Amino acid sequence: MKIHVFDTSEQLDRFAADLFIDLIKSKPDAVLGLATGSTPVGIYAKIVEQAKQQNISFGGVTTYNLDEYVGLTPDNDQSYAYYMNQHLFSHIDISPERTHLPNGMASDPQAECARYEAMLEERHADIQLLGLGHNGHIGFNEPDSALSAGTHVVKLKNETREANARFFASMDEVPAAAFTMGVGSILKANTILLVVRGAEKASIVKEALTGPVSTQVPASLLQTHPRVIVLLDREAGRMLV
Ligand SMILES: O=P(O)(O)OC[C@H]1O[C@](O)(CO)[C@@H](O)[C@@H]1O
Repeated sequence: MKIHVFDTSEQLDRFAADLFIDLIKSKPDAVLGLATGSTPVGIYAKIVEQAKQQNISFGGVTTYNLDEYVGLTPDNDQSYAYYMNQHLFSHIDISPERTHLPNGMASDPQAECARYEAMLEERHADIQLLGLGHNGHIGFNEPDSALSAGTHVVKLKNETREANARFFASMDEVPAAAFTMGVGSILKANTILLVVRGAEKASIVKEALTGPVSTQVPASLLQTHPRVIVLLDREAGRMLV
């Protein structure tokens, strides 16, 4: 595991964006595992900027997102499909058929999980971007006594709904459930890029990266992966020394 701590968000975003841009330069048909939430916003902005400046084509790139809320349509501005279009897909030359998210409106959730998992089985990500929840979740894999390996529907913990309520008009509007890749699917990526910002995540960063591997801290399972790169701002990394 390589851990980088940055003085500024700009430096972190640039470093992360360069990893993606360099990958696509060397492998134009790269498979990207993508994440949502507030953490990657600046990274996507830098990727867009660099792609424009360096004339990088995403024409051969395929993407799979980690998760999607159950019950939100892609045109709902809180859906992760909307987020991805807003922050990345509409700014690059990727073809919509190559971008994948679970369908939050699927009428048969189990069939949707199986469909998504079958796609992930076919092509593993070259790089999987991850944020970190305050309770140690990755994707929407919430702390539990056991974790699911594959794509599944998860009932969101109150603490996660509260953390994400800032994006919704009220707490009542925060969906109660989400589709998420399982930890097993996440760990199949060739390289994992975990990005964390902010003092309020310093203690969960320490627990996840240096504590015991436990399903109660889903991100701690990243310790078992051979190629994890961790990018932290000073605040998130302050308890690591
Ligand atoms: O970047 P944020 O907004 O703190 O969210 C962190 C994590 O929470 C989620 O958005 C889900 O709650 C994850 O997808 C993300 O990794």
